[in-house]
Amino acid sequence: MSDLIRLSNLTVTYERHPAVHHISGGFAAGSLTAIAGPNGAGKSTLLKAIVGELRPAEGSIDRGALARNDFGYLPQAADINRRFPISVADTVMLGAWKNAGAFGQFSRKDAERAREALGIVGLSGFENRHIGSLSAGQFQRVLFARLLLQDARVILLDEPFTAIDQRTTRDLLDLVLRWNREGRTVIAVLHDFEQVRAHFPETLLIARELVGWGQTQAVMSAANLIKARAMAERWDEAAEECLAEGEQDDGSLAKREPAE
Ligand SMILES: Nc1ncnc2c1ncn2[C@@H]1O[C@H](COP(=O)(O)OP(=O)(O)OP(=O)(O)O)[C@@H](O)[C@H]1O
Repeated sequence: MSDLIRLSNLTVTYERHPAVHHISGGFAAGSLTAIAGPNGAGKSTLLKAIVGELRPAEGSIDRGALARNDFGYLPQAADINRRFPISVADTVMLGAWKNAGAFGQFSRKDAERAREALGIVGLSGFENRHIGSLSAGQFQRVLFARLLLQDARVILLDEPFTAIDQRTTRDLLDLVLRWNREGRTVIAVLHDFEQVRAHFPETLLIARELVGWGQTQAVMSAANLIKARAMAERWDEAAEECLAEGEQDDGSLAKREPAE
């Protein structure tokens, strides 16, 4: 399998403070990868950079021939405003925006596909409900229905199973595995290591810097997990700035010894 997306020395910063530092490697076409790491390790930042929401401060992301609408991105639930007055059906239809006409109108076929997608995620009959009236699990099902409609080649999920019930988790995990069987490249930020080991063949383990990237069994070793935790604990939030190439460096992060 060749790489569909390649990261080269990728650094992403917030006001020059690096959140993700010097990451290199590739996501193979059709791969199923978990992004794991301690809290604040830069997992969401990495996902946002891959989808193009954040620009690299240093290094690059090669997306080959992929276009923006080849990516289906599900942000963390906390980042999504559910008070917006919109129905379940309209929320799902937003997944078909690339098919919408010049004035944003959707075809009858898209409406039919939205109904089908809601059926697949177990929410037939919920079309006219306001999204604010749904449980967390039901809302996550709606967002997965929207991804179904989007029909993207690359699917990026940020903590898709956080704060939802077991039944919903099982159903939505089945969908993720199905997407991957269909040949889609799936990248998911996950905190449940058992789930990662059971279902995700590849893992990218990060603690601001790369700890490991490759087969899950090897990457999620006890030694790597201890190393990731130690690296995250050592990270000095306030002191470091990521200097652009050519700027004077007074002993930057890139020169730190990796934690053992
Ligand atoms: N918009 C922002 N502005 C400034 N700093 C940010 C912003 N978003 C994230 N950060 C910081 O970047 C670092 C990495 O955050 P990120 O959310 O990517 O980590 P994470 O691994 O996804 O964390 P978690 O597991 O807690 O969701 C953290 O120190 C965080 O505080």
